[in-house]
Amino acid sequence: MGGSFYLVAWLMIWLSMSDPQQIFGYGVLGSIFFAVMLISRWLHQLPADPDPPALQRWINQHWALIIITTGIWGLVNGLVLHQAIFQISHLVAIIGTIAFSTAFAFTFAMRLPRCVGVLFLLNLPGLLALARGTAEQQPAFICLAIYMVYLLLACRRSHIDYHNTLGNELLLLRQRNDLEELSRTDSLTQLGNRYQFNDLFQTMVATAQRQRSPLSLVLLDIDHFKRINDAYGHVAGDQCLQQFSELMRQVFRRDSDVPLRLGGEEFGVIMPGTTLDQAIQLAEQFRTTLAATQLRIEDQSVVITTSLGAGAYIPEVDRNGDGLYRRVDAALYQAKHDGRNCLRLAQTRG
Ligand SMILES: Nc1nc2c(ncn2[C@@H]2O[C@H](COP(=O)(O)OP(=O)(O)OP(=O)(O)O)[C@@H](O)[C@H]2O)c(=O)[nH]1
Repeated sequence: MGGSFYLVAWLMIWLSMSDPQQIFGYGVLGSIFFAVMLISRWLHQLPADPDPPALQRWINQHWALIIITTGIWGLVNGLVLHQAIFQISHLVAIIGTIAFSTAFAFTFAMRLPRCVGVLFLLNLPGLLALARGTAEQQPAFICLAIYMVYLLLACRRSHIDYHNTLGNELLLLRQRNDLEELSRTDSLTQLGNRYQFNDLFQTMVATAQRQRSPLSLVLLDIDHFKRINDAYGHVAGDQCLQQFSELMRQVFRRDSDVPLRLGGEEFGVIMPGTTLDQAIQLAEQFRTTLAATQLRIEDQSVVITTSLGAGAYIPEVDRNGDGLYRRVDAALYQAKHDGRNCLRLAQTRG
């Protein structure tokens, strides 16, 4: 919309002259110029899916249109105030320039250098013309110069307020993201927690179903963990959980693998893009590595084992993630039942 006022203001200057015919050619030329600028701004639409460089290019091009329009308006204003034949149009030119400058200062203050530049483009030629003009023009020059200073100060104030507000908003957003991250992370092991699992698992299963790609789930439960707590104390138990988690990170180390602590001594790994065979191989590798590892707890070496259940998503069997989770959980239960320190596979019937 902004561009249309330049065209209207120019038409008013031209047509309110005592004899518009006198500058017919310039009148038409000016009208065409401001009309072209107006149409260019209308047609210059935001890119549909703007990536940051494309958006920056669009902003620069749009500013170029604005700077050309305001620069030419500044020259028109200077010319009108300088030439006696435009005497009747002086007021229109001055009011137009004040209106454009005010709108600019309060709309674009977030880009201070560009905004100040445009204010000078709009006002400087007119101020020079008034300063060099007749004695009757001097009060107008002083008023406009004072108003220009006021606009520059207001622009700076708005710029500071804008960036302070933006800074506060960003801080709040960062704090919210940190809190969100904290609420999804288990503080002891730094693995994702049950909340994270609930959030991710259903989405990952839905994606696997849509893309017809494999997805496996392994559930793990440390064997006789209560005995560790009873024998070495709760702090030692915590260290044990931390070392267990570290080993999980080392074995299930694909970027897409999501190791999680689901609660107590129960863990899980969601493995998108992983077939059941690959999941079994990794789960077995984890089980044997753990059983062969001496954990250092309270200056003592401790060996622990884990029971595991594994399964892959089968669309015909599992209606959604819950179906797969139930099957794998039953397999884990079976592993405990079969004497622990072993891996059992989920039944392929629901
Ligand atoms: N140190 C520590 N212990 C925990 C934590 N969360 C759960 N536990 C303990 O884990 C133990 C789990 O015991 P059970 O559920 O009987 O299981 P288990 O002894 O591992 O036996 P199975 O699972 O049947 O092999 C309990 O003693 C809990 O107190 C934790 O964050 N830190």
